Amino acid sequence: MAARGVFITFEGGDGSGKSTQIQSVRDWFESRGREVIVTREPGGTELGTEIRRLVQNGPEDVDARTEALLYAADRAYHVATVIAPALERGAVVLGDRYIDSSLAYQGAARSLGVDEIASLSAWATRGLYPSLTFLLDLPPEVGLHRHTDAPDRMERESMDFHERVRHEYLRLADAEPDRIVVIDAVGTIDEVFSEIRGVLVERFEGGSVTIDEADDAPLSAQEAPASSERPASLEAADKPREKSADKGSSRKPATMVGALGESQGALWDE
Ligand SMILES: Nc1ncnc2c1ncn2[C@@H]1O[C@H](COP(=O)(O)OP(=O)(O)OP(=O)(O)O)[C@@H](O)[C@H]1O
Ligand SMILES: Cc1cn([C@H]2C[C@H](O)[C@@H](COP(=O)(O)O)O2)c(=O)[nH]c1=O
Repeated sequence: MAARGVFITFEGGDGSGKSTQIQSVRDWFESRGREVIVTREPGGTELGTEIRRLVQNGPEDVDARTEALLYAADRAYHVATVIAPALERGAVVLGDRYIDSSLAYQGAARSLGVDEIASLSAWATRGLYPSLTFLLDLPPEVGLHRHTDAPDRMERESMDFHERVRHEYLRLADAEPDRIVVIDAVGTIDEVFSEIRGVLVERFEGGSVTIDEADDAPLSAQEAPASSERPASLEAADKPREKSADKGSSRKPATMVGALGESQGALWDE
């Protein structure tokens, strides 16, 4: 039986608690004997660390298209050298940001076009999509106030920019409810993890995928829906959402087979 990995990403505005929650999710999988890789974008590789420095604190005159291409280059190399090899060995890959960040920040907030950025990202990743994405949702002013260090180029953008990011994230979640689970990130760290844990238990401990079925499945990659097929329910940001744990069992269980191995630490120093 070929080893199969699981690719899970964490998305949300700046300071929404992604890195904090990833540590608990890592512990959850490791305590179940899985090899876990925690990685991030930009900066999950040495090359990516250079790109991260350039996009976050490089020249102020980097234009939106250049910025989008830098994130895409980081992602292409990251997939080829870190994510795909880890999935092939059966690891659980926890990604702090991925394609949805480019759709929300460059596609929507920078007005480059979500469809254009989706095509660029699909090309850069050869169509590798996560099977599950946690969207940590909270008002941008809350996330930005959580940071104590000096704001980077993106964090210095206007509140309107960050509202557009949030709006697009919620629109994406509305369009792909099976993959993107919206988590209310306003509560305490424990409250937020409790909501995430509920989804993990439902997907990975209560799922009904058998090893044989999972073996036929693609490598945790999902076909990207054509963005023109996405419902444009732009009221998403304004309407109350149901709690992810209450969404019922219509979601497809993700695959949970693969090699058990040693855990690895984060790929960067903070
Ligand atoms: N639920 C929470 N309530 C209050 N503070 C939190 C919560 N979650 C995280 N924090 C704190 O907020 C700050 C930002 O958290 P974290 O780095 O996890 O967010 P992030 O989404 O990864 O941020 P960024 O996108 O900017 O990297 C940290 O100081 C963290 O301790
Ligand atoms: C992957 C990706 C990231 N960004 C932005 C979003 C954030 O402001 C920074 C990353 O900082 P973090 O502390 O690691 O969250 O980069 C983006 O605009 N587009 C992307 O594709």
